[in-house]
Amino acid sequence: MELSEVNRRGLGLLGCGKMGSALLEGWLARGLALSAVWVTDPHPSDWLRGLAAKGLRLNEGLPASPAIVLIAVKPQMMAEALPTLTALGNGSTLFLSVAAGTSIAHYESVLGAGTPIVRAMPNTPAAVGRGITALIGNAHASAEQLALAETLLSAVGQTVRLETEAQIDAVTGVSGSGPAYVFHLIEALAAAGEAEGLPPALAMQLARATVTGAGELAHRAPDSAEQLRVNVTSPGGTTAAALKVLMDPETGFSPLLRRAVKAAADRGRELGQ
Ligand SMILES: NC(=O)C1=CN([C@@H]2O[C@H](COP(=O)(O)OP(=O)(O)OC[C@H]3O[C@@H](n4cnc5c(N)ncnc54)[C@H](O)[C@@H]3O)[C@@H](O)[C@H]2O)C=CC1
Ligand SMILES: O=C(O)[C@@H]1CCC=N1
Repeated sequence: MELSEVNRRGLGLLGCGKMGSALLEGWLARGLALSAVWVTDPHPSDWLRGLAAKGLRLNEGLPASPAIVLIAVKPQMMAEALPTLTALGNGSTLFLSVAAGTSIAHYESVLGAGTPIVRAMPNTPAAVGRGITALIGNAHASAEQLALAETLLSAVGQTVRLETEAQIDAVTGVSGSGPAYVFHLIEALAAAGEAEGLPPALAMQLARATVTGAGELAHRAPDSAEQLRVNVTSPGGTTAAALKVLMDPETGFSPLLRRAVKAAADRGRELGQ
């Protein structure tokens, strides 16, 4: 199933906030026709209203048998939003969910046991084509439908297929929520620079450029993260002094991130209850 079939049968979008918009933007750039997109969202952004003026259907329901429906509402809205899609269950429409927590079994119980479903976990760097999305399908998602989901998601970055649905909570803790940890790293690094006497704007400029520059280097260089770290670290120098603090086995980055990722994964499991 190719994009042409999506353009012919239509694509539904339930919830078009930060994640839904990032994905839709990537798909439109890859050739998804505006006239093939049907969005349901009670609080559409100005961007979405602008697209509606150019042919996207906004809050007009869904076509009779769309090729795919993206579910991108918050897990807390799911109970209210999902039943509106039941008429399309047990058919040839593929449901692609990016919601944290909501399980395939839950979708099957609401939409019908024979419904093709792909559960995915993207992240917001998708907005600049640099996301990574992990995905897994249920027994009713055909190889073609999985390939379609993968094609769509690869429009906004890398994709990886999971072996079990249980892995998705750990994925959420690492890459789904992960961008927030990196943005917080920028905030914390800037605050530390201020504490060492730098003006706030300069500290923020240095922190932001350092994190994005290091990220780009990690993206482009063939070296491992460990080697890239070693390349910065002169023996007995300044970096070694900082890393002694950050690599402390009790109080350093590793135990802290271990706890943070576990908290995110646990919350994902909790949302799925
Ligand atoms: N923001 C992120 O970094 C990521 C979010 N996700 C998942 O994506 C989903 C959406 O998250 P965001 O885009 O961040 O949230 P958001 O709050 O930006 O977007 C949710 C959208 O759903 C709409 N909505 C609320 N009730 C609705 C209803 N009954 N029917 C249709 N639309 C309704 C809201 O108006 C809003 O535009 C969540 O399930 C989240 O777990 C997954 C990966 C990353
Ligand atoms: O915070 C959340 O629940 C969502 C899922 C991953 C990123 N944002």
